[in-house]
Amino acid sequence: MGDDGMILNFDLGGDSLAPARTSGGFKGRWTDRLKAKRAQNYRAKKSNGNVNVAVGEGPPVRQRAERQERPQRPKAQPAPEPTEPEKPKSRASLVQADSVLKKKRQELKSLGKVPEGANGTFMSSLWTGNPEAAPITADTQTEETEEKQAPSNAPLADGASTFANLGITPVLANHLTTKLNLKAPTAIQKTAVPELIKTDSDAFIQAETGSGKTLTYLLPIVDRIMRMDATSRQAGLFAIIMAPTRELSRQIYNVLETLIHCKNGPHWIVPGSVTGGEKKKSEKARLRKGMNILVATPGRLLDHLQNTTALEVDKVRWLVLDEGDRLMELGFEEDIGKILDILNARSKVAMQVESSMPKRRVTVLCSATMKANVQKLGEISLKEANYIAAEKTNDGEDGEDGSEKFLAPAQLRQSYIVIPAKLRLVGLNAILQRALIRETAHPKIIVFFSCTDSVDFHFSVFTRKAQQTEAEIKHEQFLARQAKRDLKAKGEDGEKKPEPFVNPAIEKGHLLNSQPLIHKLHGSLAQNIRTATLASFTKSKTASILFCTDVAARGLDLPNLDLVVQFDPPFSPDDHLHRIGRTARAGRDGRAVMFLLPGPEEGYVDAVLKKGIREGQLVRADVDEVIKKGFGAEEKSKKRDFEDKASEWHLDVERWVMEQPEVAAMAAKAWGAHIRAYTTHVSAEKQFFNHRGLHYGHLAKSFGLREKPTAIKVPSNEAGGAKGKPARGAQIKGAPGAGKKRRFDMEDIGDVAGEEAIKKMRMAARAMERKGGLSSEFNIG
Ligand SMILES: Nc1ncnc2c1ncn2[C@@H]1O[C@H](COP(=O)(O)OP(=O)(O)OP(=O)(O)O)[C@@H](O)[C@H]1O
Repeated sequence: MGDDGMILNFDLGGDSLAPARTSGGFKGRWTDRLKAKRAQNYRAKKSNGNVNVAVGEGPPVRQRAERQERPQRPKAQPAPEPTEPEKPKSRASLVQADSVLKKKRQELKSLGKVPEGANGTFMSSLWTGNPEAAPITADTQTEETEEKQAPSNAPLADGASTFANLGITPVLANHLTTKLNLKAPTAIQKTAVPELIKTDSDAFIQAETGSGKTLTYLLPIVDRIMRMDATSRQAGLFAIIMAPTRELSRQIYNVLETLIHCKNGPHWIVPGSVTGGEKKKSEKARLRKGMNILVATPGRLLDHLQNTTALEVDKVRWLVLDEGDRLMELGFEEDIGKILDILNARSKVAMQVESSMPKRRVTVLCSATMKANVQKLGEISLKEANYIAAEKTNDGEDGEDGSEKFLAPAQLRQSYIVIPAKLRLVGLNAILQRALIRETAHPKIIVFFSCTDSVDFHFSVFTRKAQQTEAEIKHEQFLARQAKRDLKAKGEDGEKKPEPFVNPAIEKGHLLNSQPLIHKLHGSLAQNIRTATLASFTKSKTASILFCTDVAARGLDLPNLDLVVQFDPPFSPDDHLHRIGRTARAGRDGRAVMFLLPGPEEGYVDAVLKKGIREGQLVRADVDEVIKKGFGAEEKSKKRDFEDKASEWHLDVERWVMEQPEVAAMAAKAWGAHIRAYTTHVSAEKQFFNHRGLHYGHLAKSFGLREKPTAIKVPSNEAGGAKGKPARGAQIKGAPGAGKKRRFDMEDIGDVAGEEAIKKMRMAARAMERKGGLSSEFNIG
């Protein structure tokens, strides 16, 4: 990401993007395959006594033989290109296969009107040379069960659980039911709120996504402050709430505002926030005026604690650490340690005891997951804390370690699709298309990608005007220029009046039969755009899709989200839970689908997806069925006419990529970034997500690229880098931007959650921050 100029060096090991070999077929770079083929020919000729070898077909020298002894790839790997010598085939069968492929290409050519092989490109069919996925067997669940699971994070419907029974003041309880329309507390609220009102103990609150943790810690704080004799904003700062991102901080601030603005309520309670993304001067002015509850990001809070004398913390009675695991993942441990030291040093709480207020500073740590890093944060921040988890509402069983076994909301219906790389784009189109028809009248869908470039590319794919030729585009541009000239001639050009704000991250989508509003969100976008985009998606009353990176995976409450699509698999099991947790919140229904490649990625199903969910809750979607339904082919039709429909759509994307150099550069950049992001899966999951198993050529196809991987020029991310120039460090042919020491920037790593990458990013981010200002993926405040 060039805009913050942040660049990191990573040593991914010498073999990071190097080709791999198998015992049988040879996979990897085509040059190496060619060499292996020549060596094979040479050996064959030698054994026949015919060693009259031509130049370039020389004997396999020692190095070559050594290279072949590299570790073998796992067995189930993507199938090779049709030309690969997987196993010796008879000439007759090769000729037959070739003629089938040729026939197919002819058909596609007539559909797409694209000259085959133009500019040295290679046009392969979507439907040939794809690796086989493990077959669907009788044991594979392919249909959703009729039986619906009772929601596990819904407000309690037992009649006895009311807000008034939680022990909060009647004014507040009344406000929740009448103004905020909340009928009853959720399970975690029922358990934790009375505890936090009655005791002054630290607490670790763990509850699944969408279970209302925000109100769980806000209610006791607001309630106990409300019980004080009415004072004012100058009475002091009583609570600090820390959250890892600006978006989350703002969301918490908004909930807080709605809570304190209750009729007959304590109008004097003043909330505030300091999260960065605005001038420090404005934040200082707010702090100077005084506030009673402060929501902040850790970096910005520490900055003010160290440099803003107006921020007095001697009366702080609560410190809340929300999204504990994310705070740790983003490397805030050190900042939090310093914040705690400052709070301890300046605290005078013990001297000023108010009857309703805690007699000591209470720290509350919240998390949906219980990872080692959360426990570490607990060790740093909590003293003799109570562990508070929700009372089990339905069939809640405990896992082997005694913790809650089911982590995803019970009512969330999950599925996965094992789809070859070449078909990924048509697969995404089909899933979206289908969801737009199948879900509610105005569905909301979120699609997770591994990196910002991929978000940008796919946003452009689905918002492009299909079938628009270059001539049409030029004509449109001409008309726009002319309109501007006319305005100028009339003296009404935009110079005098400020141009209205047009959010570049929101556009009308162009899917086959629908035009949803498509949004994109990632860390390379300016803060005002991100805020406006989230607000638009949240409030949208029409069908809407959000393409995003993991910046939207944690804590964000996006109301009425129907479907979560993990187009790129998450980088850790926790990321998975948080991503899918954006739907099925507070008892609502929700669906989630994950894309997996045939081969090692399929192992992820048993290892991760099936864990933490109820029996029979995970369904495997059939690729053909999904594409058939998504592309509107007749359901009962036995003919594979959906292939033609999908090919036609894909050809249009390819043509759009090919015809415009800037689109081709965007596609190449996205393809390169996608592969680099793939290398950052956590080590425990490398067995499923190993970049050596990726078929770069097939992946390129799904980015609308026709070039062979070695011919794809990944534009440099470096400032001033020439367009179309391969990225620095791209010395290993066939590997986008690959090299031993590689340059990553924020868009590479800011959006991926590889633990090492995050750690390194964080260190560099701190350095950048010290140098003065950083607009980062993670909104370091
Ligand atoms: N008692 C309740 N009744 C109905 N809805 C509720 C209740 N409490 C909270 N909610 C709603 O549930 C949604 C999720 O709440 P919240 O964002 O606090 O969840 P969370 O547990 O923090 O989730 P995550 O772990 O994903 O951050 C919000 O829209 C909130 O308004």
